[in-house]
Amino acid sequence: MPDIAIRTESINKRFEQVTAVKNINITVEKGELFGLLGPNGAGKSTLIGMLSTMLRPTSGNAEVWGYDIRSRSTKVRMSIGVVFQGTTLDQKLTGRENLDIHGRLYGLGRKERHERIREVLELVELSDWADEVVQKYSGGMMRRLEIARGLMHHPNVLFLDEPTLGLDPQTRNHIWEYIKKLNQEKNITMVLTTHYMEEADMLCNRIAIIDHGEIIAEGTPAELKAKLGGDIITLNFISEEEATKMMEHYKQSSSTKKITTSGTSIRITATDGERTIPEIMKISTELDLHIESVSLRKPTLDDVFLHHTGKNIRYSGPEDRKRRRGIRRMSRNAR
Ligand SMILES: Nc1ncnc2c1ncn2[C@@H]1O[C@H](COP(=O)(O)OP(=O)(O)OP(=O)(O)O)[C@@H](O)[C@H]1O
Repeated sequence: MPDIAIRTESINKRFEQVTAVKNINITVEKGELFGLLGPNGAGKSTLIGMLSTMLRPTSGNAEVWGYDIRSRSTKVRMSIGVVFQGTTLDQKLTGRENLDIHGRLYGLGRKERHERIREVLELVELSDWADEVVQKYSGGMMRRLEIARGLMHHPNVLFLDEPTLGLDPQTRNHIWEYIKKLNQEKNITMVLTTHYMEEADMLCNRIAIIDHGEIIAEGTPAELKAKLGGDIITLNFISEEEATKMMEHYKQSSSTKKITTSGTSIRITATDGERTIPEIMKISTELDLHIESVSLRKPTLDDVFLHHTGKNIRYSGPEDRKRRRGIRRMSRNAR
């Protein structure tokens, strides 16, 4: 058994005009729940496509479960499970039949398939729905069935591409529970892509933030947030003039240099937010400035993204468009 689940070496993917993945080096330890967090079009699916051997790298290479993705692709495929962004279930078949086909494709014998279908359905709590056609399932149930299918052949590594895309918050929480359970209780190494920062924060032991095909930060969510240097205070003034005045004054009087303005608001990063607010109030009274509102919060991964890129993680278009693009694009470009 390898010590490392995944190791990439300057892996690169170019599509005609676009370099989707630029010389990425990442290492995923065995048993980790590793997240690739980034906005739409950042290169997450392309990276997963290469690691799951559906796309050939333009340059560079990677090993998955100790196997070279270029020369040992069959071994890689036997070691991994993939849950794609868009659904690839056969809607007209039952849950059990969908799982059975997958088991056959992976060469599982009849008895083994039967046993494994029972196990994976139990794991995602769909045993009672096994013999219903998939078109009767809710979105969350389909996702759970897809996760079960990805696990049919006992993979060591499971790739989940945007596992909760388009699901409502309650269903999303449910899926998070299954993902955590599989990682912790079954010790399956997982790599998930997401553009939901709460998802990366809640689930992942470690994350790599990706933008324009490059890793811009990597670490545990706590480490990444701690690097920002403290709490985030946002002040709103009645005018831009007052906000600028406060910023200039505060910069001179305080050792905190992490202060930015945007229109009538100011953002201050301070190691001890609770103590900084009275300090700010005192300055505003002395300068006769009018603060409309103050908020204090702990940094989020969005702040980390903002810090490194100067922009927020946002959707580039309707989520439905992403879903439709899903697997079709992957298979079109395979090899
Ligand atoms: N088959 C393709 N042909 C041309 N360009 C592509 C192709 N696949 C992806 N791209 C481009 O590569 C870049 C990375 O896309 P990718 O799908 O990997 O990003 P992503 O982070 O997974 O975002 P999303 O979740 O929206 O798919 C984008 O600019 C995208 O338009």
